[in-house]
Order: sequence, then structure tokens, then C-alpha cells
Amino acid sequence: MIIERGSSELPEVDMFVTTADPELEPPIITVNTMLSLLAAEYPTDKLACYVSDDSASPLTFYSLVEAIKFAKLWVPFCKKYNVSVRAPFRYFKPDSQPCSNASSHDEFLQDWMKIKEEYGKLYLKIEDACKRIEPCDLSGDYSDFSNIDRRNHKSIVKVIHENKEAHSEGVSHVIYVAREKRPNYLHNNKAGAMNVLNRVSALMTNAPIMLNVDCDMYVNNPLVILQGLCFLLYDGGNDKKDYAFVQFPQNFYDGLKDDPYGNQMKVTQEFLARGMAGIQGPSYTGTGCLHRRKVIYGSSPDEKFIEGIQLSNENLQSTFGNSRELCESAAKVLQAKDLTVGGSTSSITNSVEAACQVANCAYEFGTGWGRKVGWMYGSVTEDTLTSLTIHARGWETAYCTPDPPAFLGCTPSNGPVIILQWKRWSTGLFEILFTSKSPLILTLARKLRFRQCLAYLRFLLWALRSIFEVCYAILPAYCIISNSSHFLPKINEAATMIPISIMVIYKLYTLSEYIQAGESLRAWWNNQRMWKVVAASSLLFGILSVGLKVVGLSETVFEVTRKDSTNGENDESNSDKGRFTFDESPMFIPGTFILLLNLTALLVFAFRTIYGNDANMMYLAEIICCKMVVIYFWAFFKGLFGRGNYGIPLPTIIKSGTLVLLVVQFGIRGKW
Ligand SMILES: O=c1ccn([C@@H]2O[C@H](COP(=O)(O)OP(=O)(O)O[C@H]3O[C@H](CO)[C@@H](O)[C@H](O)[C@H]3O)[C@@H](O)[C@H]2O)c(=O)[nH]1
Ligand SMILES: [Mn+2]
Repeated sequence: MIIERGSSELPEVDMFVTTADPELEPPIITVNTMLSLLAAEYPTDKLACYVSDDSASPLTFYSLVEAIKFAKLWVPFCKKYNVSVRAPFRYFKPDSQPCSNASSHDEFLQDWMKIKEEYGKLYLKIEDACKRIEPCDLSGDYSDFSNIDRRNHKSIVKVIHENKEAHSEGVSHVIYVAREKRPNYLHNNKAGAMNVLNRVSALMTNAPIMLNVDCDMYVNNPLVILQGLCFLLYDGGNDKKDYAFVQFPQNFYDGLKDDPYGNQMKVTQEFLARGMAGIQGPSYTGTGCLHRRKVIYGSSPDEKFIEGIQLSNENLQSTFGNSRELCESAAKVLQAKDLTVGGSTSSITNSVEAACQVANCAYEFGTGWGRKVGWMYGSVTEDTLTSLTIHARGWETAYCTPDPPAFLGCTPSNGPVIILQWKRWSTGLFEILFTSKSPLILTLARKLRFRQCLAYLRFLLWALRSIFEVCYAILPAYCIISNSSHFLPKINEAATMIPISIMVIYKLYTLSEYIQAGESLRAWWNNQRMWKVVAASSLLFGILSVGLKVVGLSETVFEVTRKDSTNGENDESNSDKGRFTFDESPMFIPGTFILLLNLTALLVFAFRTIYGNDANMMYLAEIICCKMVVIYFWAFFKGLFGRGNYGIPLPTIIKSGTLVLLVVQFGIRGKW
């Protein structure tokens, strides 16, 4: 294997997993992510896995503890037989067959059966625990969790497993972290959790490289750490670049055919991330990324000091906080010339107390965490904000796309969840423009390259798109209803060619992107449709929530995406897979309104044609537009008649209908 060659020279890697809610993120998913990380092809004594649990849930803790017992069988098994998929829930899918190219096939079969059985037991244990109010007896090791209030509790740091013998065949260290939460402290969502992991790991293993994955992304390519490191281990060879981080694409498992929800992001990643890779490098997408600790600590490509501050004790303290141990470890990292630093000085259990201290709410107060060092605060898309500040210091970053894909995650296939996820993204990206880390400022005042700035703006401005989309969806219908004005040139005027050609060119261009990325025509169409739906819901509400934040009325919030632990197997009915679902969220009102308004316009037009009115052909362009809007919002049209989750709730229809009546009333004042 590759790693046998000079494995002693490989740097240590700290792996971070974040989870926030055992209901939205079933523990079995987090467990699988952790198991796949522990089984990655890398000397296990050089790895440490830190799991942050923002819900301080005994259930998550219990599941991890149980999973470690299984890991002691799973990790050696994967390495012995060079297993290709190292997340057990994927490897042992219900219809899976043992397959290996091991020469001793019988032995393999025996092992396979045994491990499969053990995983089955683990699965049942966790499933049972999920059903109980208390997953287990909350005494002993679990006493910290008894009567715990997830919004108000002290820090809990527990070493679930310590690789004491420090041999490369054992199971790596696993540390559980639930940072302190108090109602009167902002916890800064995922960025806050990442910074706590950052500090806790600094005290325990202090590896120069950090691998960060969300709880819903498992390692799909066991060689991923090695592959990523190729970009970070500068060996004086031809590639003289020092990359700040290595980002792997976000790919998803069990994606529905032709991407009916338009959220597999293949084309966006293929063009945007790869395109950016040709400028200053891809942006960090929050998961599947190998970071250099030094860069996260604020260093620039050409200096050994953080952001112009010399490494004095005072400066270290004002940046990293008043933990002496942390400042010392940070100094080590910042001064190191290569990636050999790290190394836990003592047993990691000795650092638990100090770790609890740096996981406290008040620790960051008055320090540089979230502002100068660590994951940046101020946006619910902390990933993009952090990535911007790294690029602004002049760093380049690398995009690594191994085959098979490095990580696979789950992406929602449920209307309301997707709409909510998009709302968070559009809010988070848009709010960045109102901070001091807006790309325009960073380009003028710092080292963000101009074209990189444009690439960032390309998605930071997503939310604004909603205003235009919604106006364009309303105007043609309004013109028809009011029967007076025209929003488009009349069909017999030469000027009509302008909007028509813009539209055709745009559609052909996007279609060509899908074809180049190997996507189907259907996927292209589905994505076009979803863009309209997302624009009239998530993006619009994104602007609203940023507006409320800017005027100081409310903070933006990170609403965690619900994950489905069933692999989509028991979805309501297979034939309806990919059919859009709804709930009572007000985010569905604009879309329903747009659809009803356009239907009304078409009816009004039909009515006028039948009851003989003059010159109706004048509105041909508008009629075509209305029909297109109805086609784009076909999911909503079906929703008008659907049942259960597939139907738009009646209150939403009534509210939207009332809005339509208002518009009609306004439009026809005295015109008929
Ligand atoms: O207060 C919080 C909120 C979230 N998370 C974790 O953050 C991760 C991402 O959350 P998820 O709900 O899965 O969001 P996604 O929309 O799937 O995440 C995408 O978008 C986020 C930014 O909005 C990035 O942070 C993610 O890495 C990226 O995958 C998960 O592991 C969560 O457990 C926390 O630890 N604490
Ligand atoms: Mn996710």
C-alpha cells in the first residue's frame, strides 16, 4: 500500500464531525460517518476523531460509545480486505453480497458474516435506544447527561476511545465534545462548534491538518486523506504552490434520477468550483475539506506571523484566549515550517479539564475567534465567509476530485426541507455582502483577486435573483388582467427579438453546461423548474431575513437540514419519488400566488376572447409568458390538487388566492 512508504513522515490529521440534533440527524448516520473516517486508509495513530454534539444528547453519546466497540472489528476488517466502501450502512445494504478479491475467500466470507451480524446488532441497539426516552441508564459515565437541557448546560468533553498503545493498527482516538450552552450567549451555530473542536483538538493532538466533515457525509474513497495530502505536502517539486486547503466536491448517495429537486448541484460544482479552481481556488463548502491548522490560525502565505501580529504572549492571548496551553500549542503551529508539528505531548485524557475550559461560552469573549482566527462568525454560511477570508489573505486553494468520489452525503428529497436549506444558503450568502468581509471590500483592501471576487459574487448575489424572477412572473399576468399596459414589446414589433433571443441564448447556454457535465436533458429541465420555485420561496425569504437582520430586528438562524436515515427506501410510495411535497410554511405562498395569478390571467384572457373583445392578439407575448410560468410552477399546480404532503395546504391557497384577488382588483379598476 501507498502508506507503507515512509508512513512516519505523514502528518497527523485531526478529523472533525459536527452533529446538532439527534432527531433531525439520526445517530446512526453520525456513527457511520465516524466509522468511515476511522477506517480511512491512513496510519491510525496519526488520526484523531472529534465529534461535536450541539444537542448534548445522551443518545448520540451512547451511540458513539457503542460504535467504538464495533469499530475495533470494523477497522481491521476494512484494512485487511481493502474494503472499498467503509461506511457499514452502505457496505451492508440489505441486498449486499460479500465480494472481495481476497485470495482466502473462505476466511473472508466468515469474517464478512460475522461483521455483518455485529453491525446488525449495533444498528438494533441504536434503534432501540432512539425509541426510549432515556437511551440508557444515565449514571456513571453518563451522569453528565442526566436532566440535561440542551440549551443550558456546561461543557462536556469525553474521551470515548484512546489509542493508548499508539500503534498504527488500533482504532484512533475518539473524543466527544458538547460545548457549553447558555441562553444569554450566542453560540454561532456550526462555526461556533467548529471553533470549539479546533481548540479542544489543539490541546489534545494539535495535528497540523484538519479534516472536516458534516455528520451526514461518509468517506467513500478510503484513500481520500492521502489524495488530499498530495496537495498539501509541499516537497519542493514542480508544483510550488502552497495550498491553504483542499476541497473535495460534495456528492450525494441515492440521488434520485434526473435530479427532480435540482439539489444535486452537479453542474454548479462542475462549473463554479472548477472554474474558481482556475483562479484562486474553490471556496470551502463546509464539509469534505482538508485544512491547514496554520491557515485557520490566521497565517498568510508569505508570513510567519498571524495577520501582522508578532508572536508575543500578549498577542497570542488576545487572539487565542487565555488558556496558556492553547496559546503554546498555537505558537507551535504558527512557527512550524512544515507539517511535522502536532503530537500530543501527554495522554489525551490529561487534557480533558483544559479542554472543557476552552469549550466554555465565555472563552471567546474579547478574543480573535470568529473574527481573525478559526471559522468566521457573521453568516449562516460560515463556510463561504471563512473561505473568503482565507482567499483574502492571498492563499490559493485546491480542488481534488478523485474517482471514486471522496465523500458521499445525503441531500434532502422533500420539498419543505429543500426550501428551508436554500433559504439558509441564500440568507447566509447574501448577508456576507453586509459585513466587512464583502468580496468587494476584500478585493480593494486585501488580496482577493478581482476575478475570484466576481466568482464569489456569482453566488453571494443569488438571493437578489428572486426579485427579478418574481417580477417577471407577475408582470405578464398583470398586463393581461389590467388589459391596458404592455410589459413586452408587441409580437409584431422587431424589438420582441431582444427578450426572445436573450432567453433562447440563456437556455441554450445552460443546456450546454448540462450536456458537458454528462447530465440528462430532463435533469436540465428539472433544475430550471426548481430554480423558479426556489427563487419564489427561499431566495425571496432570504432577502427578507437579511433585511430584518440589517435593520436590527432579528438574527439569522441556522436551521439544520433533516436527514433521512432510511436511505430513502420507505419513501411514501416509490412511484411518487421526486414528486414535490409541501407544508404550511409561508415560503410556499409566493409560488402559489404566482401560479394562481397566471392561471387567472389565462382565464381572463379566454373569457375576453370568447365574449368578443378587440385586438386580443396584442397580448400574444404575455400569453406565452403566462403559460411558461404555469409550466415552471407545474409542481405547484399538481399541489393544488394533491393530497397529504403532496397538496398545498388550504390556508396557503386561501392566502395566495386573497392576494390574487387584490391584484385583480387593483388591475381592473375601471378598465372593464
Ligand atoms: O448549530 C449548528 C448547526 C449545524 N451544525 C452542523 O452543521 C452541519 C451542516 O448542517 P446541515 O443541516 O447538514 O446543512 P447543509 O445545508 O446540508 O450544509 C451545507 O451548508 C452549510 C452552510 O449553510 C455548511 O456548513 C455545510 O457544510 C454544507 O454541507 C451538520 O453536520 C450539523 O450537525 C452544528 O454543528 N451546529
Ligand atoms: Mn448536510
